[in-house]
Amino acid sequence: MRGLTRAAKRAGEMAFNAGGGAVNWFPGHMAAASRAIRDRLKLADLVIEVRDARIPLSSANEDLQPVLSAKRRILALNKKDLANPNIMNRWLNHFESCKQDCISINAHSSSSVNQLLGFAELKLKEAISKEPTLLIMLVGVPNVGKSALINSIHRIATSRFPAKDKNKRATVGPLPGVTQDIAGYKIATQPSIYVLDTPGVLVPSIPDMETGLKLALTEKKSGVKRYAAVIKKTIHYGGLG
Ligand SMILES: Nc1nc2c(ncn2[C@@H]2O[C@H](COP(=O)(O)OP(=O)(O)OP(=O)(O)O)[C@@H](O)[C@H]2O)c(=O)[nH]1
Repeated sequence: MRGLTRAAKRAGEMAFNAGGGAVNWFPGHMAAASRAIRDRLKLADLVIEVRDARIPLSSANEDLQPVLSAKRRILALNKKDLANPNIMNRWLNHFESCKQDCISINAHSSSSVNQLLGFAELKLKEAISKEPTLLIMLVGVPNVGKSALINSIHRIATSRFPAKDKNKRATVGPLPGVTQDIAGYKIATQPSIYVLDTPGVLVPSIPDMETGLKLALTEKKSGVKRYAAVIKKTIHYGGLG
């Protein structure tokens, strides 16, 4: 069994723990994607980590938390319209008590997204006064509403600024004069603030059956299918303990 687990790991396939417990589900392309996100995160002055307001812990990526929490970060608890308001307020209080900036949003509502952008601008402007250009990056595990949010941000940016401002060539990187093409949506001036147009898709952490089920149950259609393999392996190999 150990040989099989090793082989699966080598092949970058789904691996399992013969004695039950945590399932390692990390195909090779996800590891590459994770590296690419880490590189892009270095460019961001602020990260908006989108999570599902109904499952704010299960919809996090545990591996990247050290990197994310070291950055200027706002947790956006999305789909607040689907969450129990009492429980969600307890989560907001919890994150506030951990000194983590947090806001509940509905990615389909422009007033809600405007509120999030206002909060992000405030956080950036009070922290960084001299940079001419600041970048915001969205990240989150699948299905938390990153695309819905970026579409709303696109609409808001287009209503605030002309389309020609969309593509920004910003100075980034550790060395002065190192420039890179950054495509983003402009949301503010003086300093110019852009939201990178491609959100980072994080790999969900599924340390146990309960987390897998929560992720599957909060996904509209394909959730059970997407997480079924992991759940099946967990049951088959004794993950329920
Ligand atoms: N009710 C409600 N539904 C939302 C909200 N935000 C997103 N959704 C829905 O949630 C589903 C997933 O949203 P996406 O924007 O595709 O999520 P994503 O994070 O981009 O997902 P991936 O592309 O898999 O990474 C879609 O059906 C959206 O319409 C929200 O605030 N409220």
